[in-house]
Amino acid sequence: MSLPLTHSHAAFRLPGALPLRGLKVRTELGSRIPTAPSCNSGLLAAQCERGLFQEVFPARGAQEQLPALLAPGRPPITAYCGFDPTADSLHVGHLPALMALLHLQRAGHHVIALVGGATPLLRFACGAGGRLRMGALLSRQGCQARLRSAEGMSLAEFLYPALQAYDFLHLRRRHGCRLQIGGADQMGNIMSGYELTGEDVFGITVPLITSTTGDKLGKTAGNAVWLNRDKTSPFELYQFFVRQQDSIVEKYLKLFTFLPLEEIRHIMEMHAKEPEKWGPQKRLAAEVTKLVHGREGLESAKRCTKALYHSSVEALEAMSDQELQELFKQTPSAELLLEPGTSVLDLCRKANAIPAGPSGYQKITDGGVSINGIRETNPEAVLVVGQHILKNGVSLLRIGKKNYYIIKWLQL
Ligand SMILES: Nc1ncnc2c1ncn2[C@@H]1O[C@H](COP(=O)(O)OP(=O)(O)OP(=O)(O)O)[C@@H](O)[C@H]1O
Ligand SMILES: N[C@@H](Cc1ccc(O)cc1)C(=O)O
Repeated sequence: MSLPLTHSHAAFRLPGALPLRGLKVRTELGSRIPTAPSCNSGLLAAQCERGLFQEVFPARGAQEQLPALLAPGRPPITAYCGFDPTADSLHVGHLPALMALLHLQRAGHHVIALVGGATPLLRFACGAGGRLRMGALLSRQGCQARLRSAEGMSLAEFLYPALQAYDFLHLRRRHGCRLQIGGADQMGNIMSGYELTGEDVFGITVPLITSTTGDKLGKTAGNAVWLNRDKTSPFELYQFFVRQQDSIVEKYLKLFTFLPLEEIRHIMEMHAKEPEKWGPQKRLAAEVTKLVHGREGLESAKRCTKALYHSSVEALEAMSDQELQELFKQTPSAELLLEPGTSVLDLCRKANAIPAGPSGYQKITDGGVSINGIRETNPEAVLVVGQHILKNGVSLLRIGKKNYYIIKWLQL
């Protein structure tokens, strides 16, 4: 077995006409094949058009074999994607790879989502491997060019592609797996798997999702938006997608939803006419939240949005304790004891929502304070259960246009 340390990463944007626009093929260990794939229909072409499949390896796979294997009516193939269990949740950056698996599954193929065991062990348990410098170990044996780089290479780093390649080999032998999916940064590891496994396997990469500052979205950059409800609530996930810029929303609709391209085109046309409605963003947020958290998760996200941003008393009153806790995470909140005679002013002060002294008092008389969506201009007014305090023991306090505070009343 030979696993070269480096691979040629020359990639081509093919001149192929629609629907293969945007597909790149990885050349087989450096040889360039600047011809268009011959397929123009089927799963491969459809996902290229959506922008989900970015690159295919080896080039020959993109041209003939893979389109044929994935053509409708052919026997199912098995595909896999690996995820390192270096966090207790998947995140939004994993969605393109998961969508690729789901598209394959919907087309009748078998898919495997592999939670890497050996690869993270290598990263975390093999501390010595992380510290031993390859320069010291291999200085007399060649590989100097690679090793002369400023940082050198750790043993763990060196071994990682070999373990991932072995996963592919194992899945090929055990489960007949012929296709590995991964983010664009995985092409090198996929190529190693190809070398180890032999000639009848393929790799497809999906685009990397980045933050507005261009960092890869994920654990390493510390900017992950999680798919586990305990870490990122359905409401937060929904809000993440609702806030996406116009420039990216069409791409995300194609990547993160199953909506037909024609429908996406229509949504974008409507958006051009009525941009103030944020139609594509809302649809994107709804589709992704439903996919990740189910219909109930979407309902929860909408309820929280209505309660917080549209001051909906009904939505606030209908919220479960879990939803309230999820909202509390984002919004300043206070748990207060309701004493007889508690006034609007007391409430605002105890919640630290208004400045101390006369200016805080004046904020209320000026009409800058509302409780559960109703403006309160009398600072001395005594709080009334059922009006200022909802059935579920909650008050939503708004100061100015958009500063919200959630009050949970104790011992009601
Ligand atoms: N932001 C992203 N965009 C697209 N694919 C991604 C992104 N983050 C991870 N992936 C892909 O998901 C798969 C599993 O990634 P994995 O969880 O093992 O972590 P990773 O790539 O090291 O990222 P990180 O640890 O920074 O979150 C890989 O194929 C990887 O390329
Ligand atoms: N190398 C992948 C995760 C992975 C692990 C094992 C595999 O077999 C495949 C993929 C990553 O870092 O994102």
